[in-house]
Amino acid sequence: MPDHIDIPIIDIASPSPSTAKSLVDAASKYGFVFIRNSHESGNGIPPKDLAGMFDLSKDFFQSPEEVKEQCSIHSAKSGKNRGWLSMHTETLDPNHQKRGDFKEAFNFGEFTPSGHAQQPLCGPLAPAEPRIARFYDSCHALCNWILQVFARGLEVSQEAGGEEWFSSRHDRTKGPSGSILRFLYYPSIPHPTTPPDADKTDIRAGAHSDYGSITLLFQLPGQPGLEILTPSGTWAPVPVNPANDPTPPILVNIGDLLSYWTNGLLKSTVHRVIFPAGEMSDRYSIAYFCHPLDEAELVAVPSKQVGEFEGALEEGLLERLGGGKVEEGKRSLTAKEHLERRLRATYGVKQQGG
Ligand SMILES: O=C(O)CCC(=O)C(=O)O
Ligand SMILES: [Fe+2]
Repeated sequence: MPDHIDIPIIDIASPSPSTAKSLVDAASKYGFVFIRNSHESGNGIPPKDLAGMFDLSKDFFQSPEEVKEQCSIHSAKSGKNRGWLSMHTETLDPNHQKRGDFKEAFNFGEFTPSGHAQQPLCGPLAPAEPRIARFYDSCHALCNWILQVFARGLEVSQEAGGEEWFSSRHDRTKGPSGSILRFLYYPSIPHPTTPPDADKTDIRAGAHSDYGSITLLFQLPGQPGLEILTPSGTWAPVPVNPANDPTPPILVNIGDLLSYWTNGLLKSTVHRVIFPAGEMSDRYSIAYFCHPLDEAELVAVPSKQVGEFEGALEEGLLERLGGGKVEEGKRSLTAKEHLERRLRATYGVKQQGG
């Protein structure tokens, strides 16, 4: 029997101090939280834009392999961690998987300020470049808004930067970052290319935690499959639209970097994507992995709650989160160094999504 977990749904359109606190509480308890998509308030994603991205993603993944190959992640032109990943290319849980994840993905790195991709866009992606760039911008803006509410909830002092503490370190006008927009496609079992016993032998995305600060995940109704690891060590399904809202909420999860940055107070929870029993649908999802500026120094967030969080003393926690102890007299890790360490420590490979 799968476990059950109620991930809170929070409206942060105009957050009171208690809303900001409940965001921090959800992130400390589950590492996952739903945010209402308050696009009318300017802090959300217009449903029409999102639907357009899902249509584009379907068009792209249904394109012939020769077309997708033109912007492969393996091509030198794509650059590190960018481009199309064919079926089984990524293995998110190499210790427990016989072969790579049962999915395809496309990673978009940062766009230039004038809205150009810094990697080849092939097939239907090429003419959609301005739309993708706009969507990327709105995801990053939402990420910064969520991070402002986190800073409020953590009561970062005004002298230290107050609610701008995180967002000023994610300000894309100040430099590059490892942020990635990702389209994901998981074929269903009855799909012509899916072996009939794939649900027994394969996993759509192996167990992992994300690497950055926060991840925004967009899912489609009728296409479940995401599960999170509960504190008791069981797997709990994550619903797609828990309150049947006309516009589904956006799932937000904490990555290793933000967990490290808050001394483990905010949890980076392990999750995976399975073939849900009896479910015959393909799954498309879109993730935005938000990272701070490459040069942002990961000094502990100036918050009383972070400073007093005792869980930080847990053996090996900070190492697992990719940081390790910062030695006295040495400067802190930068976001770029954290990402590189995290990639090396866990997978020993150079490419992944989160
Ligand atoms: O598709 C999903 O629901 C999750 C994808 C994911 O966890 C990832 O790519 O890091
Ligand atoms: Fe993930």
